Amino acid sequence: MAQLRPITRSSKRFDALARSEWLSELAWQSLIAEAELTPKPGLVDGRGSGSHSDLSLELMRRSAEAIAPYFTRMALASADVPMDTSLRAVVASIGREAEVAMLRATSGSNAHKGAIWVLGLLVCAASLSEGSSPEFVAESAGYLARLPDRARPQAVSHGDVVLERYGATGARGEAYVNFPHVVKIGLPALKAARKNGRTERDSRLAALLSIMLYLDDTCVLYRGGPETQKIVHEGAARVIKVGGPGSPKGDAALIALGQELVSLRISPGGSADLLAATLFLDALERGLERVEKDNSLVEENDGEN
Ligand SMILES: CC(C)(COP(=O)(O)OP(=O)(O)OC[C@H]1O[C@@H](n2cnc3c(N)ncnc32)[C@H](O)[C@@H]1O)[C@@H](O)C(=O)NCCC(=O)NCCS
Ligand SMILES: Nc1ncnc2c1ncn2[C@@H]1O[C@H](COP(=O)(O)OP(=O)(O)OP(=O)(O)O)[C@@H](O)[C@H]1O
Repeated sequence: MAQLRPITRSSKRFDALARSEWLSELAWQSLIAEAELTPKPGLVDGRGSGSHSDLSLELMRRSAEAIAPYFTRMALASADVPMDTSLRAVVASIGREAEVAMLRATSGSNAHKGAIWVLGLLVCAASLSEGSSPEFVAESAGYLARLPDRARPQAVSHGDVVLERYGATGARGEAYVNFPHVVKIGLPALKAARKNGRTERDSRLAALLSIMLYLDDTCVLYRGGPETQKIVHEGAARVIKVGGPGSPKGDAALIALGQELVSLRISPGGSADLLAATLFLDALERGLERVEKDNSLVEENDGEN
């Protein structure tokens, strides 16, 4: 009978476990960093619920905590196996379990459905390879996403409705073409803002606005259609044009955009997910032990006290 090998520090299995836990930790911290980032237009942040009546920062935190163990499982399932339809089925099944855990933690609110999909795929891709270049990881994640999902439920999702009505391909489409809004838009904007001496918080807000400027977001389209999507694109363009977050005019335009989106009940949830993915790939590329804090909440509390 084959002997079971214990998991020791020197074994390959230990490496996979340690790496999986690290990847899961980074994914979880990216979700927390995204949720806490303030001020985000229309989204849940340190100030409150934005355009959402069923979400809060506390619920976002609970949701992130509930789904983190599923990222570890996805990473472990992906270590040292071929990227094929069997892996796709295993990962899809863990992803659906994570959605159930999210709904349980939030009493039924969709806090992170898109994020589970995007970060789940990226975590698997990062686990499969030692390489940490964002392009490489995003390409591998795209390959995994394009493999057929045989257990896909028949239920019609918001994404299906928006595809039918407006032809927007949503979260699936973004993954199928290797996450261009993360790799070609979010990450370069994040890095450029840092290079220009912006604070970490303002650099992350700059990345979010750059994504909002270009993304066709099924959260926005489902609630308000193309006219509403135009308001988001033009609003993001305005903030960037007058100097971006961290400049006096950019900050004023950002607050005004937030007020407009909240009054219309618009929330760019897809852009928020892709910002979390941007933070994840950034931390991975830099080999960070953890995603840095950006002081959003400290500053918000200072303002209130
Ligand atoms: C693909 C998913 C998101 C399908 O959901 P749905 O049809 O509702 O997609 P939809 O486009 O509406 O997006 C869902 C969420 O994604 C985010 N989102 C919206 N637009 C975009 C966009 N353009 N790009 C990226 N994310 C977006 C939003 O947060 C939105 O709420 C997913 O739930 C799914 O199929 N999961 C199966 C499990 C699986 O295969 N997992 C594998 C890896 S975890
Ligand atoms: N900070 C955030 N605030 C709000 N939504 C976020 C945030 N971060 C990520 N999201 C994403 O936004 C999505 C939630 O959006 P939304 O509430 O529009 O979806 P829904 O509940 O399915 O639709 P609706 O509320 O229109 O019925 C989640 O899938 C989540 O991943």
